[in-house]
Amino acid sequence: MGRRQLEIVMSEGILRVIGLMSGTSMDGIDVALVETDGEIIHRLGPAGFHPYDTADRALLRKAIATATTLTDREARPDELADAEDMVTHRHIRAIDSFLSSCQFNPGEVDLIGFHGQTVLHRPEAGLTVQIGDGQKLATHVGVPVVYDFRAADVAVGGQGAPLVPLFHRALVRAADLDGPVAVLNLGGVANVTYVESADDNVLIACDTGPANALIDDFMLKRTGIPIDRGGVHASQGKVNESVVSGLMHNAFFLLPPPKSLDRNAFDLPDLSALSVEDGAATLTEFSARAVAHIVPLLPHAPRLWIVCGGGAHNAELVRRIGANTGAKVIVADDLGWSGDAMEAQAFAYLAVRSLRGLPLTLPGTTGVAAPTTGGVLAEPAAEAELAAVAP
Ligand SMILES: Nc1ncnc2c1ncn2[C@@H]1O[C@H](COP(=O)(O)OP(=O)(O)OP(=O)(O)O)[C@@H](O)[C@H]1O
Ligand SMILES: CC(=O)N[C@H]1[C@@H]2OC[C@@H](O2)[C@@H](O)[C@@H]1O[C@H](C)C(=O)O
Repeated sequence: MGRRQLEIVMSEGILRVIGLMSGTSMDGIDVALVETDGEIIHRLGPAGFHPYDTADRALLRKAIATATTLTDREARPDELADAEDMVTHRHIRAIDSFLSSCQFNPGEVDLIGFHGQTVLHRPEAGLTVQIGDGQKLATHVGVPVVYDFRAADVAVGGQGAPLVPLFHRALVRAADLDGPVAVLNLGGVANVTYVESADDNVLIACDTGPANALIDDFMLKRTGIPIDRGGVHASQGKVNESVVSGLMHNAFFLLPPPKSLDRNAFDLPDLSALSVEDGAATLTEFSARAVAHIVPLLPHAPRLWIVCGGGAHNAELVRRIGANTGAKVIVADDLGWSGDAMEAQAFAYLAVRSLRGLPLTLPGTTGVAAPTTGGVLAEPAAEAELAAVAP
């Protein structure tokens, strides 16, 4: 990309952006196209998904275990270097196949928002680590890339997560919904955005607890398959109350928002005495109860919960969220949004905000003292530079 083209990208106006998200459930990479100026969502385009294979997931799990020892966010000991390389290459492949399925050339895309894979999130220690090489991605695809979205917020005392709330609010505004509404992402971890009303600025967000992470870990351990598809097992089981109340005793639930979680903040309890169905029902009820626990900590109880993320496909989890909150629950797709693509769309939107120096986080979303921008821009090497390094 030449300097002139980058100037066009940096200028005011609507950009065509690809967002990429590799979430805590480690199932794969969500890809989505958005047209936006970083304020208004002008168009939500096509979306895709590029799964990790079993070996990729095993490598990521090892990398996450290794990352617990990190004190330097740039260090890549042991499996972390291999995992970062794998993550970058899988994203390159995800973009290539997405572009060919949409029949776009890279030259028709202005910008990429690349979240990477979180391997460690300890904001209290000033550490949040997302692996994935933004510079390599930019050079390979030939499009500028914004990456490393969380570090700037953590560096000035924020939680560094969740980052999707400003995108959730833009969606709520575009749909002109009556507040208060809660947009609830059910990934490995659950996070909620509370929008008081479409036309004011009260925005509160936080992680609420595990969504699918413990369910997935339990299902993998007991059945060899890391998912309770549709919540079918949970729907046939009986909740073990003492396990749920034990899990709810975690100090995390006493904290007011904003607050965030590492994927492995909660250990899988010993459920060996329970059937697969009862174990799944118990963990599903725990996730739902954790969501409902946030309600008294919000200014008003949301009148509507809009559920997105993979957990929106788990009917039993959605049903239990309705039962625990006592409110109306709908899935994002009911509003014409894409529950599966929403996080990838959010990182496309945030990439434009980053490029334009707009805040990604607010005191109400991450606890940061003042609205804060973030992200790092990687420009593709100019043709002359590429020629110089060519073999
Ligand atoms: N059909 C389904 N039935 C039940 N659960 C499902 C279904 N499809 C996806 N899930 C769950 O959703 C999870 C993936 O959700 P998603 O892709 O939103 O998470 P993520 O983006 O990786 O995580 P996070 O949002 O925490 O970063 C899977 O781990 C799985 O447990
Ligand atoms: C540190 C990190 O990667 N956190 C993720 C995770 O997955 C869900 C929840 O925990 C949320 O806080 C965040 O992701 C979304 C995309 C966010 O930042 O809004």
